Amino acid sequence: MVHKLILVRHGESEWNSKNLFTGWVDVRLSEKGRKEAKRGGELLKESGLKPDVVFTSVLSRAIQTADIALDEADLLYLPVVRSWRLNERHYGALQGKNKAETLEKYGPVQFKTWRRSYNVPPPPIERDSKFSQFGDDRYANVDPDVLPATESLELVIKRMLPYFQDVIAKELLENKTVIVFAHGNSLRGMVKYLEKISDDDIAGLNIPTGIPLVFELDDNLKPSKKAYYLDPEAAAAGAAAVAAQGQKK
Ligand SMILES: O=C(O)[C@@H](CO)OP(=O)(O)O
Repeated sequence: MVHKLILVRHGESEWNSKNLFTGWVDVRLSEKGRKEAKRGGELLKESGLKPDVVFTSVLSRAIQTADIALDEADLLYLPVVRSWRLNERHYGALQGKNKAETLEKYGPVQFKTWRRSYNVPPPPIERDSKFSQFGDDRYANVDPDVLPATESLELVIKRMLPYFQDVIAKELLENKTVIVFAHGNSLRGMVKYLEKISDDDIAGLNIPTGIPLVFELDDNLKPSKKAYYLDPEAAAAGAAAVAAQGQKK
């Protein structure tokens, strides 16, 4: 039996376009991001894939992307489940900071360490920072002890993976095709797990915005073939643009 899992990173957000570290700050899609989400929906429709259930994070940019893409694909009727465990990586004190200025101020080694090392989190955000999510109602039902003030990719995987294994995997094993709308780093964590990418090599993986990535998994939820993007050329260009983000003004 082949179990299908489709991963979609949200379209460009207003802060992606301003080149700011975003993390848990709840910014909306840019105009370009809305177009990317629509294109993602078109690709989904053309592919003939038929998702049965939708997962999103609790951040608006992923929810908006799901709504626009599913509308385009005539799939608005699907059941949707949302979890903070699919959120973007919490970027700690870097949230709200410009990526190019951060690169200039701290140099390429520190910048890359914060952005793409496996286990080095940025400094934690202050509770009273205007970019902190402390007190945000959407997390009211989450144990405050598990809510992060910063995260490395390793910590993202620690909070995302139990959800994948307990909730998403269950749907896949019931032979449902699952589509997940989430974020650059929460999806990097999922791909790392599924493809068994090493802690070092994951630094080189960047996920483009809005282009569905399809996994075909066996009964042990191991990939039975290489995962593929529904528009490989656009995906390669998009991933290169994410990798270069520090350089852009
Ligand atoms: O700012 C962020 O939250 C993420 C995703 O946009 O950025 P990066 O690719 O630098 O990890």
